[in-house]
Amino acid sequence: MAVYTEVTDEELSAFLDTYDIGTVLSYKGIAEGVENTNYFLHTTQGSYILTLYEKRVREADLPFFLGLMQHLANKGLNCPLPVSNRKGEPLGRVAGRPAAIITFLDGIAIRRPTAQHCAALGGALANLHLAGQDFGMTRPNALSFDSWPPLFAQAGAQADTVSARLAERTGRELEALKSVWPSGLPSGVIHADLFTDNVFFIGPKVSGLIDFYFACTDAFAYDLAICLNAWCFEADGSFNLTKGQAMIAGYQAVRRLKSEEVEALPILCRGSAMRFMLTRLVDWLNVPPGALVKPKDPLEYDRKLNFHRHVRHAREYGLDA
Ligand SMILES: Nc1ncnc2c1ncn2[C@@H]1O[C@H](COP(=O)(O)OP(=O)(O)OP(=O)(O)O)[C@@H](O)[C@H]1O
Ligand SMILES: N[C@@H](CCO)C(=O)O
Repeated sequence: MAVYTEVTDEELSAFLDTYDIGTVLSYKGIAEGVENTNYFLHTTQGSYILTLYEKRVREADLPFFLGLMQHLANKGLNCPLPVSNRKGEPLGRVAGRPAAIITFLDGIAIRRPTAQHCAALGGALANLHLAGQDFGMTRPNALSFDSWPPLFAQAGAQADTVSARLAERTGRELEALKSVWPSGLPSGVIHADLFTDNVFFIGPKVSGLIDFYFACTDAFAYDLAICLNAWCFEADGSFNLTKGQAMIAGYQAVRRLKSEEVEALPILCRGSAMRFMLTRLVDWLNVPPGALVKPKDPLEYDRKLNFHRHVRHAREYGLDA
């Protein structure tokens, strides 16, 4: 359970006094998530999420994330809307941490997506890319290629305590990616963490996208690669071509991939698998004492990386030739 920071009743009610959203009826820590502290908040005026931003979120980036959610919601995308306090500001502080209140979205996060869910997700991702095009702010991807060697160094020799020869495998892979990592691909706002827990469905339709705290300016196709990794592998580690096909077709029905994006897809999938393997590895080795959080398995992404290493063409992910 991701509650790194406990909020007392007194702290919460003092914080809510700065908002015009009624009085609290109930609040509780939310079990899901690994990055930030989240509370579900039910007041006399409705349901909200109170988020306290933790270690990986830089305070200076919060205006980008909150401004982006505002922009996308105004464009009709179903994402949370940050609530402004009485001073008209979306950001405050509680229990010593930067904090915001955002609107609650209905829907269910699907743990085992079908091809139909993957198709809907592909469409929603492309809609997000298009809706972000006229957002005025930019933010470099802090977890792109340049951040991987330092993350790897943070894990260091301890990597091998997680799996035999993981350090050697990862070092070799980083070296290989260095010479082939693409640049100059069509870019704009990407979500960068659109895993199944960050997408809500009502029936077969996407009802909401949440958790924009890795959003940044980067290649659109990298975002698609992240989703292929997160949605299209089965529990036994195999890639489900039908799901990949559905996701890519869903995406292309809204935004067509350019030939250079198609060509780069296998490398982008490898790179995004590396990114999640490394952040998971560092988290696995550094669980903060007392935190209510279950770290995610880095080896799941080590295995995905191994799959991508052998892919030569986007057809192998389901792109129709
Ligand atoms: N706007 C929202 N509406 C409804 N539920 C929400 C909303 N925002 C967050 N949640 C709930 O809180 C949980 C954790 O939120 P979120 O994914 O933002 O946390 P996180 O710690 O940043 O997670 P992650 O590990 O995915 O980065 C979600 O899985 C969801 O159940
Ligand atoms: N979605 C990430 C965790 C949050 O960044 C993962 O599964 O590793």
